[in-house]
Amino acid sequence: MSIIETKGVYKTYNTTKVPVNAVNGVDLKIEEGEFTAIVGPSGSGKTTLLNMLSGLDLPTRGDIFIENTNLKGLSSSQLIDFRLNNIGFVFQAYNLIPVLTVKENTEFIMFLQKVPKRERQKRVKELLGAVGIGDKMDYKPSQLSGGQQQRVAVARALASRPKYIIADEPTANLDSVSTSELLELMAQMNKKYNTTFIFATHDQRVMDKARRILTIEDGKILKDEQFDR
Ligand SMILES: Nc1ncnc2c1ncn2[C@@H]1O[C@H](COP(=O)(O)OP(=O)(O)OP(=O)(O)O)[C@@H](O)[C@H]1O
Repeated sequence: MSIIETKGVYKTYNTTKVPVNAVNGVDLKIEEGEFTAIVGPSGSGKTTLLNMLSGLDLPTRGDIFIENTNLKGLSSSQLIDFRLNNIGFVFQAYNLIPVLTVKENTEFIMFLQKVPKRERQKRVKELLGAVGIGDKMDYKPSQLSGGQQQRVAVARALASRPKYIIADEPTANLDSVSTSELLELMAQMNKKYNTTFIFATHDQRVMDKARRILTIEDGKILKDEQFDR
């Protein structure tokens, strides 16, 4: 069974002037373990599609299934719980909590998931070690570089054991060394934990690592390419 399946998904924003058809009939299947980039020009609908795949926004028309769950069938509080337990997020702006340490940031989602303390500590240690931040667990985010903060964000996302991780332009604020390190890390984590990653990106280096590239234009998928790497 696919991890994500969209059926005839449309999203129209009803602005005060003309309605904007941001996503225009997307039928898509994402399988477990994919490392997939969604690419396309600015305004083509990448973020809108990702927001729907992650249940942050609902389609105007059509259905999104995460395994057996139709997101449309969930109440808003069920949707919050569903996201918490199934989906990891990595944002362009890292979004770590400034007053918490690296360790506490990594623990945070697991805390909301009510993962027992001992298990939280075990995962924090393992993942911060795996992303190369094991010696900076007590630092605050502001004491880390952008690339290091984004690695913490990846550890935080993985710690919650999500079915998939949604990353919207995760390398947009990183220099080229940090970008390649982060990509290498995400590719390793994808292989090690078989966690599915879905990126929206303009970054050629992300595309070069992706094993599937979906090209979107005017809210439609124009190309769906697979790569052996
Ligand atoms: N909340 C909103 N209200 C109205 N229109 C919106 C809203 N969000 C997005 N749009 C419009 O929907 C279209 C798709 O936007 P979206 O942000 O999904 O594109 P994108 O491919 O992610 O762009 P970028 O690469 O610049 O981030 C654009 O025309 C945008 O102006």
